[in-house]
Amino acid sequence: MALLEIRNIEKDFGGLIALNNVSFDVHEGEIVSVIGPNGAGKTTLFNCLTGYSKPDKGHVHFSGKNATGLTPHEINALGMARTFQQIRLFMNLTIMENVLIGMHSRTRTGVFSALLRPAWVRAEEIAARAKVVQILGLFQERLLPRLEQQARMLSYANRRRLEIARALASDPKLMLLDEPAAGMNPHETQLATDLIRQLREMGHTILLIEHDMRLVMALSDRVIVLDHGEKIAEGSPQEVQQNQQVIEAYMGRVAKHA
Ligand SMILES: Nc1ncnc2c1ncn2[C@@H]1O[C@H](COP(=O)(O)OP(=O)(O)OP(=O)(O)O)[C@@H](O)[C@H]1O
Repeated sequence: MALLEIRNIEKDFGGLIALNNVSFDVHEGEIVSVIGPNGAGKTTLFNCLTGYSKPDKGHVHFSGKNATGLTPHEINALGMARTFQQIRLFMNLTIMENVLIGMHSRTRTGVFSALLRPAWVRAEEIAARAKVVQILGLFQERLLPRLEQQARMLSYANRRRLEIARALASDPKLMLLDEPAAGMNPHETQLATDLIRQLREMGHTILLIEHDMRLVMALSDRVIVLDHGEKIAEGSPQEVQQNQQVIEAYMGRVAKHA
């Protein structure tokens, strides 16, 4: 059985069909990319999978359970964690606090007690803080020396890294990364590519949305292509790259904007 099964998902925004009968699977250990021109429905799909939007029709099964229409918190507790295209960090909290918040679905400590730190949460907090340090170790010296800095002090690329660190804190079975290389230069994109490969080696399954084709081609086991809310292709990076419908979807969009 696949880790994630998406069946016939539909989402309509007042007559605009953002997703139309989309189905595919993600298997444990895979890196699957969702690509498509602007407005194709990629983020709407992520929102439907993670509880930020409810599909009008269709089903999502995750880890053997029906995950359709659950809240973001319930879905996170099942083992799915995501990052956002528009970065959503607590800018006035420190790096440590941002990652601790990502961990709260896995600890007995609530968000407020994690921040207020009464005596009874200390033992759990010491373990949690050690785990934050371990997670941030994945990013070499980019985040670890800045543990007590506010997130707003970070560079754009480091904010994206911190979002991934926060998602990792809940020990997810599946990570959904929404444009992990957006706004990054080629060197930073290469680092992001290496990091995602490392996450897979650590046992995480990854579903990502990305416009940067170097990253998609370098990492993906399978690529799903959306256009106008419909899945128009699915296959290996090479298969998708040569698919005539995919080429036309991208070229058509370029021609319209030319
Ligand atoms: N909350 C909403 N209300 C109305 N329309 C929406 C809403 N969210 C998305 N849409 C529309 O649904 C369609 C799909 O949008 P979506 O953001 O999912 O595309 P995308 O593939 O992620 O695009 P991009 O690559 O530009 O991020 C677009 O036409 C968009 O304008």
